[in-house]
Amino acid sequence: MSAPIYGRVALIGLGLIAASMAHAMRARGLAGEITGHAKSAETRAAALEIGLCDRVFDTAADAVAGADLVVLAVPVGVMGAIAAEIAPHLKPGATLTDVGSVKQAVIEAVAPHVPAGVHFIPGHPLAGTEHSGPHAGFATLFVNRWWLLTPLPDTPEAPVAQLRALCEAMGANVDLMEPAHHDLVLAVTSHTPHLIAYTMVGVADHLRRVTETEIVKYSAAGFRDFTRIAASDPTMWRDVFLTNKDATLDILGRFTEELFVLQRAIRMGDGQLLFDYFTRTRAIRRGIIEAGQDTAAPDFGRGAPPPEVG
Ligand SMILES: NC(=O)c1ccc[n+]([C@@H]2O[C@H](COP(=O)([O-])OP(=O)(O)OC[C@H]3O[C@@H](n4cnc5c(N)ncnc54)[C@H](O)[C@@H]3O)[C@@H](O)[C@H]2O)c1
Ligand SMILES: O=C(O)C(=O)C[C@]1(C(=O)O)C=C[C@@H](O)C=C1
Repeated sequence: MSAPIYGRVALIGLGLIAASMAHAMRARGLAGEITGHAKSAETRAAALEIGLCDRVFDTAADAVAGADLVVLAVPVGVMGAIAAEIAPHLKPGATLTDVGSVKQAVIEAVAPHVPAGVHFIPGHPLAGTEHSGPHAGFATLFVNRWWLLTPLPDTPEAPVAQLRALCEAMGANVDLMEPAHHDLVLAVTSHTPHLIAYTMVGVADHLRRVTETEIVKYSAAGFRDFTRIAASDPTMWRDVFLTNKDATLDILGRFTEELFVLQRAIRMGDGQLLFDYFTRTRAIRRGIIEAGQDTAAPDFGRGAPPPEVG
């Protein structure tokens, strides 16, 4: 057990990410007390039953009162409204962070409501699964995964160091990044890949009407991986695409151009182009593994039990 890094932590939204934080903080004694709020009474009851929170509240305003750290763990599209609601109730000197998958839009929506004396430090753990809700969380979700913080220019160093310490104590590796750069990088590494998976499963769904059950019966590993990603939460991903619009459209444009290159090579029988292309992409994958960056923990989302926290 470590010494608590924050006295009271308030989790707003009690789904996959907040539940995983609660498990990780409890397993390592990182918070003196955890309070919480989610919009549905069922989720609030589940959070108490599983032991995510010591106390849950019907309103976000009540949940944040007296908290040293407030974590917004709700879909990106509702962060601004919640920030407006909790702002008058935040304790002076408290840190407010979020775990949203997009950073610029969250900063635009939240920062105007943050009172002077409260430190707003946006963040994003690069860890997740296709599951959602309070039962989906597990304590090791963040182990060996990146947690990006995108502090605003005038944020003092001490609260950033304290938040970094919490993320690291939950097992994550922390980096600081400019919000715009974050959104572009994530458009390449997470957002556009999700859109492609959603699209591929949509294509198969159309075909299924022709081939009946064959697509399910003979679905190969590649397609199954797409279906896992395409099972991700619709609200979360709707908000990601609506709020990281420019970067996603930019990467999607580049993707389409590449796709046309490959499409033409197939049509023209240009095997050399295909071979060279796939050789390059294989080298990228191998480079990632050699650099020790393949921390995808792929089985967590497929029913395998997550490992115990030490
Ligand atoms: N799932 C992932 O893989 C992943 C990874 C990293 C970051 N994120 C980000 O973390 C955030 C939460 O995602 P999650 O996967 O935990 O989602 P989730 O669907 O599991 O949980 C969301 C929670 O927010 C609550 N909520 C929704 N609207 C609300 C409102 N208006 N007021 C109060 N509570 C509300 C829901 O009841 C639920 O408890 C999102 O911003 C998402 O972009 C998700
Ligand atoms: O593994 C998964 O299911 C995920 O999609 C997790 C993932 C990702 O793209 O890596 C999804 C969204 C996040 O904001 C961070 C992590």
